[in-house]
Amino acid sequence: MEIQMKFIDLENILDLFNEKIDLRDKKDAVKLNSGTTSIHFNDVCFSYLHLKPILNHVNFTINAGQRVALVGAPGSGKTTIIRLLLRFFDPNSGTIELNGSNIKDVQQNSLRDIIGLVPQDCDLFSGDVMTNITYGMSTTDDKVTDAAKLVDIHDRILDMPDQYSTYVGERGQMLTREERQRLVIARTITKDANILIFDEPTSNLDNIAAAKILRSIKETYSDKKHTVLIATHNLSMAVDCDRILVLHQGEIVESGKHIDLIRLNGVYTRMWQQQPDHDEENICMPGLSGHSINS
Ligand SMILES: Nc1ncnc2c1ncn2[C@@H]1O[C@H](COP(=O)(O)OP(=O)(O)OP(=O)(O)O)[C@@H](O)[C@H]1O
Repeated sequence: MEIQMKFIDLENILDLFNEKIDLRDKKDAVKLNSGTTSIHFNDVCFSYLHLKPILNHVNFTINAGQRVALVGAPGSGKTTIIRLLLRFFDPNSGTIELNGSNIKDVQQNSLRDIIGLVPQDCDLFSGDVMTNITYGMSTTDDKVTDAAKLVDIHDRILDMPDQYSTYVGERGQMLTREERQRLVIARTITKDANILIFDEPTSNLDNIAAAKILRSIKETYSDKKHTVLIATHNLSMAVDCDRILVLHQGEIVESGKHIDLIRLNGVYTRMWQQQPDHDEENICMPGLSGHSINS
């Protein structure tokens, strides 16, 4: 059954991220084409309100279809990189390109159409479960239930008083943080965007639930058609990504696969050693070749 398209204006969506947009499209802004998409940060510097620098000459390329982790301590600038990518703010200098197009030259609606985001604070809006997953998208019941099953919330929804029509309360307050997070991940999976961004995707889940959801995300996006960026300080999510970017005080200081970064014995290794329950076997993975920041 086709679900009716519902209009939810952009301001509301941005309110959910506690952000306000004041950037306007250029008159001749072009529509960004959908399709597998590469991401390129070219010498990006940024500070909020021109106060202390937050990002310093950030350079990286994520090839179309790659699954990349952006790791760093709290406050290192991971969420800021995501905000710039969604063009909530413009860099002070440098450029951000998707498939070679500077995002300042593209229509912001088309930019946000090709990006699916799971933000850190998974607030819902006042409405029912179904509307919170479909979020204005034209989709099918099957796609919604498939996504709900992937994130292990389908059975819980069926136990709710009105199942998928259950009212979730103001900002989803009638559900637990964990349930809200699962619904937002289900929404992102349903959107099936070209670029998937997860900002601390499992912060409200216990370790077992987090590992299960992560496995589902990895299986869903192993097709190389989606470009996936996972921002996290939980390195267990980064271990088997195609590449890991290590952000330290606003700079990308290391880049490569887990085993290469462990061999570097630098910032990443120190982060790994500080992880409470990391899996030692991952350190002993067979040799993998080195990767430069732009590989
Ligand atoms: N809207 C804002 N205005 C001013 N400073 C901000 C704003 N948002 C973030 N910052 C500052 O920018 C720096 C980077 O924050 P950011 O949220 O990007 O880091 P992060 O690596 O995502 O951290 P966390 O994992 O805690 O979310 C921090 O010093 C933070 O205090």
